[in-house]
Amino acid sequence: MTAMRQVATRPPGPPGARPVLDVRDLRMRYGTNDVLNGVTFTAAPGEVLALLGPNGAGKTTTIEILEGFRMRSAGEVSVLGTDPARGDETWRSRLGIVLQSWRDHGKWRVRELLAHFGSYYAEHRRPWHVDELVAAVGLTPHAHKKVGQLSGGQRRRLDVAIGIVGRPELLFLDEPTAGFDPEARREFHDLVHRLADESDTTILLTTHDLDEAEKLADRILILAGGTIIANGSAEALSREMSTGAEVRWTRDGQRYVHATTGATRYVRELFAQYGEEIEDLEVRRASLEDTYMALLRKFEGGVR
Ligand SMILES: Nc1ncnc2c1ncn2[C@@H]1O[C@H](COP(=O)(O)OP(=O)(O)OP(=O)(O)O)[C@@H](O)[C@H]1O
Repeated sequence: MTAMRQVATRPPGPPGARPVLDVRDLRMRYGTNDVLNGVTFTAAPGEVLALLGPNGAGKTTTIEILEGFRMRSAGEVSVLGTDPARGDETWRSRLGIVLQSWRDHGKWRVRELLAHFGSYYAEHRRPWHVDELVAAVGLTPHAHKKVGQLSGGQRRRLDVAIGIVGRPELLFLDEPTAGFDPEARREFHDLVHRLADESDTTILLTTHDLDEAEKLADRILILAGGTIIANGSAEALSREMSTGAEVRWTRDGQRYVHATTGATRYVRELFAQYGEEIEDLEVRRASLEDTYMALLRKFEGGVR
């Protein structure tokens, strides 16, 4: 049997709550290249969304439009109730953004840099206490090091700290754990859960790590061919694609594998037929990676 895992299922905010993100028919064209051809989705307060898709699908473009860094070609976009093309400083102070661009501050010390960024928010928000923030991202032993002396993974933790220093209501994370070791990755996942559960932060992240998306996201969005081709929890998408499960067992010293969408019934029948001859039984549910590949194959089959 597969190990039990607590599935992230946060209710999508109180009924009637205004969505934090409301994107309708978003279009983006670079020159003659139509990258986004009508992207539509919403996010409720406290939801964690993972935006997935192949290289060049338009994930970063979408996020940059929502952050107000890039002007869209067409469509309606509301971020915390405001059109990002018209967002002011107060609106910006409610967003947290994790980019990979803080490497220019090599001479600053970690604690100093975070205290400095925190001071930007002091007027509009209640920023994190700098030592609590340093501890939350696991940088306490490095608080007095220069940014230029940090390892790649430690710098990425600093990027995350800078993104959340103003206690944002909405946090954008573009490939947040690229370069993290497994321990740093797990600590980061705990931090994301804490931000969503305790502070009701809405989070939109992009990642190519499907295991990470499955662990973190309440909802998966898959962007391909300029539109959202799938939108739902990992479980719902797996059900929709009938990616099902794999049953493995041994009988008479021989190993067997059977793919099925009705694993429970199949196992019952297996025991009814062979009883105690069955050994080493395992049921492996389809992973998000299996579902993702099936969805992309189906989409590519349809557009050819
Ligand atoms: N400033 C730009 N000018 C012209 N084309 C661009 C620009 N930025 C991105 N593109 C193109 O838009 C498409 C989408 O790029 P984008 O970076 O949004 O994709 P992505 O899904 O984030 O990709 P990846 O997974 O590789 O990071 C690509 O074909 C890219 O070449």
